[in-house]
Amino acid sequence: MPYSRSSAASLLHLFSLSSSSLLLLFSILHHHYKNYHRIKYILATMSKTFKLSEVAEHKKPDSLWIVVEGDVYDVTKFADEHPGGKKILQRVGGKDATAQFWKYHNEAILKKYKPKLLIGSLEGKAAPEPPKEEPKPAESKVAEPAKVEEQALVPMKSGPVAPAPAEENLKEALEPWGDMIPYGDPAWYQGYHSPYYNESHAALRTEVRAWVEEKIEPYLNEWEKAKFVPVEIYQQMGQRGYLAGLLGLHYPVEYTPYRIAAVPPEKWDLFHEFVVTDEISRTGSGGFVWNMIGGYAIGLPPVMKFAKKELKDRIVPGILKGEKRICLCITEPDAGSDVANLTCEAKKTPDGKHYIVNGEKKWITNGVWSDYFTVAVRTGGPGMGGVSVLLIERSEGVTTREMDCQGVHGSGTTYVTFEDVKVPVENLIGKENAGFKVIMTNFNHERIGIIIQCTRFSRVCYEEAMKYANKRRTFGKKLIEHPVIRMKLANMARQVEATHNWLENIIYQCMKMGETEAMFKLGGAIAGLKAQATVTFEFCAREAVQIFGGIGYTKGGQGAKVERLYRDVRGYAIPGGSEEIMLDLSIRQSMKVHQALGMKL
Ligand code: HEM
Repeated sequence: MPYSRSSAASLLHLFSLSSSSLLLLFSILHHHYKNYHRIKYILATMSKTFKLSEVAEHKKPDSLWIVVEGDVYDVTKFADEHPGGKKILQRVGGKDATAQFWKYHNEAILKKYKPKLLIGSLEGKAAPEPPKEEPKPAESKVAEPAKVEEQALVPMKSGPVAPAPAEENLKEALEPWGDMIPYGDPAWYQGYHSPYYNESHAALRTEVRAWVEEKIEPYLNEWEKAKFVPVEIYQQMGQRGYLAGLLGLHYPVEYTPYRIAAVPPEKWDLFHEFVVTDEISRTGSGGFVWNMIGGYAIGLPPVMKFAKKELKDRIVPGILKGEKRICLCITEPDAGSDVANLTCEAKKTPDGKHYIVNGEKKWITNGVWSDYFTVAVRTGGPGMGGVSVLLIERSEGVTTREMDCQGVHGSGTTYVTFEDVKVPVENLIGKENAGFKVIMTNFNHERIGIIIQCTRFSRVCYEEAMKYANKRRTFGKKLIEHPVIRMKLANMARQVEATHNWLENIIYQCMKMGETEAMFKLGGAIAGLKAQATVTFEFCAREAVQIFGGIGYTKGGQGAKVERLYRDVRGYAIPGGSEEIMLDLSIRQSMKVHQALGMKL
């Protein structure tokens, strides 16, 4: 274990602590003995305080300390690797550099480097909270997947997913929470009344945000560059119970021992699902979000709803744990939104026991590391009546190749080929030649996921731009003091809020209607909302980059999120139904629905 001068100093300082503090400290140390930086951090924050005059003695390159927000950092070694240069650090050596720090960095930098560089705090600074323990995944004893009943996954209307909003929630707004930047979070975070949310949603929001801010945000720029996300993060999605909650169904206790710490399964509803997707999207990375749920949240629901019990019992527990991965394969090199014309074929063997699958699928999110592929295939004649859905397991004849895309880096966009792949007939999802219904049922859930992500991404662009506009000065004024900048922010905020409010309405309708009713009645509105969300996203990404200027054009640093999101825009406006198809469908489908409702033109 590395042992530095500063940790030795911290240890010596222990002798001035009371015995109860020591006991507490040692119990923490015992618990975390493997985590050197965490221990160093705890020692520093609990034990060491300095006078500003002491800090002032460390202003030379061989011993360089600075103060940020009342905390003291030893940057002696770090100065050589500081991306902004060592001289700039030396100029503020021995001083309070809080103002300079915030000028060039954001919160994530401090979070990332704090455990490595912090050596204590200034005298008089309120004792900082020790880093939060990660909430432990709540494991229950009820994991008996084999006992599951075929009917266990009920449509939303009759299942426990649609509790009516509790009376008391309508009376009192929830406590304001978050950074309180106007429109920087959904209105219900900021003290607005809402009929949709209660304390369980608030607790979930707090839980997910703490995880994202500690374990994900500080590392995103590195992951983005390497186009990867560590597999442990995906596994945590399983262990923390989030994967199981993202299926548009009731929480499937029968298939997973994991529970979400903040919300008991029987209380789970679609607004909880909204909160999880929304909070992980606050990372401002389509690549990250799709790495987590881009294959899973669209590949698994058809299996849950339409596959045979034996197949589900065999594959679902591993997927919900985050150990196995699944993706959805619909799009082909020649058939995108035009699903009815897909050509990947599945021919039954003469003994009727297998299908032999041949064909190609393109732009398949997560395909490159998937174990299972939910695949639309042609089993019958032309058109939508000849389409079936098969669960294909990675086996001989399945090849995956990662594609190089403009954005959503790290999401594993894949070209998949199936060459004489033998698939047991038991892996048919739904009925033969009735796959179109399976695919269509899935679309609403998929699109709502995209809309949630886009809306938060738009909000992130706005929030980042708002923060930057309040610190960057040009022509003797802060950016926010220039009317042209306020105009940009106002135009972003109004579109984000309009989209978010429509989205909440649609999610509420999904909760109240059964799946079939929702598919028929809401398909048009969801298509229109998807277009609304992606157009808003494109607008906000553009305006945010303009506000950031050069910093939004270069990767990393303060503009990292908006620069990245700008490249992710097309990854949202094209797949899951392009803007053009969505807008057209929104009117055609609504006309059909309203004809049935007795529309008088
Ligand atoms: C705890 C102390 C500090 C740490 C851990 C730190 C870390 C970093 C990191 C990681 C970057 C890369 C850009 C990014 O990803 O945001 C950076 C850039 C930079 N830092 Fe620091 N820094 C510290 C203190 C300071 C201070 C006190 C100043 C100014 C006096 C400063 C000035 C800069 C500048 C000018 C850049 C380049 C910004 C750009 O590319 O636009 N840093 N710093």
